[in-house]
Amino acid sequence: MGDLLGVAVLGAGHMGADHIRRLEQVVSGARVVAVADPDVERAKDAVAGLTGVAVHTDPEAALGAPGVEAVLIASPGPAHEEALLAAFARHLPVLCEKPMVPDSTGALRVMEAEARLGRRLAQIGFMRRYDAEYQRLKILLDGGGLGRPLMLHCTHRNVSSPPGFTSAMLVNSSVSHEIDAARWLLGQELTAVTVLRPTPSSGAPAGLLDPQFVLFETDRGALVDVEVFVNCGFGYQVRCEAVCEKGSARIGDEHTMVVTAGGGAREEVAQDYLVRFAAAYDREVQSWVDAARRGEVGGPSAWDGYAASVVAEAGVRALETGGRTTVEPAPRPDLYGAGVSR
Ligand SMILES: NC(=O)C1=CN([C@@H]2O[C@H](COP(=O)(O)OP(=O)(O)OC[C@H]3O[C@@H](n4cnc5c(N)ncnc54)[C@H](O)[C@@H]3O)[C@@H](O)[C@H]2O)C=CC1
Ligand SMILES: O=C1[C@@H](O)[C@H](O)[C@@H](O)[C@H](O)[C@H]1O
Repeated sequence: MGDLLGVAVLGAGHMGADHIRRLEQVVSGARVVAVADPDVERAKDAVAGLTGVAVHTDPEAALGAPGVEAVLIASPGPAHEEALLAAFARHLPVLCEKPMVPDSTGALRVMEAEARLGRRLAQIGFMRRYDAEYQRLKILLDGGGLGRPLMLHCTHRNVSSPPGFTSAMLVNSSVSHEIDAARWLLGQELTAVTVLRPTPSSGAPAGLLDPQFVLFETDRGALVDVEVFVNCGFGYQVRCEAVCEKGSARIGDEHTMVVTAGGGAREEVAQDYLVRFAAAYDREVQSWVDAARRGEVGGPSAWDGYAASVVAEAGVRALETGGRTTVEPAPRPDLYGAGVSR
């Protein structure tokens, strides 16, 4: 390895371009050496001003470019399985954006492929684990001072959904973050899910079931509810309140700036995840780079990615049927140890 970890970035859209900027300008110890996107103009735009970056339309060609030592996958979810398996075949450490693989059968194939290698190569992009507020909440809950957690009340609002966003994606793309965060915060597995659908907002695209109210049950009797509303129109809000036997704690009440004028006060609300979770993405990518340079992989594992997919898939069935759906995960390979990864 040279002084800097050589990274190939697959997918140069919103997240890919932001991660390229981060790898080049924020994070230490890495440089972008290859990019792949079927939309070659998008790839070129994302690396404008950088030198020595190979631009490809074919992900496999980018993985084989000179100097590639690690892979950051930021293509759409359905493309992740092929990319992960290709990275594993080359024994490259990977940071893969969520969802690891949207369908649980594909996610299982990925997890089993890594387990067959006998060592971890993949970190999954559940960046909330790197958010300062989520970390404080986790420390509080783990410390036990508030007693046993009974419920998590979560809010997940986006200003608007991107083109092509489906009703299932509210669960398997947006709520995949709450699925991972709840497993991680509580150290419990989600075992059943029910999805209620109020009359859709008139602000949602025709046919999109938005908002939804998702209720998870855990293996130790806690409940997790999520209001997911991806066309709320007014801001990006991610909140979580833990209600425990001896108290409660809430995160996500951002106070970015309070403007007082004209006889009233107005609090600014972040408009998207790139703002709200900027520091979390920075920490996530820095810790992935640091680990890769040491020859290690940490953070959310392929098991966590699979667990999120299998829970989300049960959630999509619950959305479609209107009934309570149980989660039936495959056995966990020894590689991933016991319990939810910390
Ligand atoms: N962690 C987080 O908070 C967020 C994660 N994401 C995730 O990041 C990923 C990308 O999302 P966005 O950047 O918003 O999508 P996007 O649509 O803006 O960009 C995706 C890019 O991937 C390219 N692409 C399509 N197939 C490809 C392939 N096989 N190989 C390489 N590139 C390919 C597309 O041409 C496009 O330029 C998704 O998995 C999404 O769920 C997205 C937003 C926030
Ligand atoms: O991952 C993300 C998007 O893919 C998803 O569409 C949004 O709802 C989330 O807030 C964002 O963090």
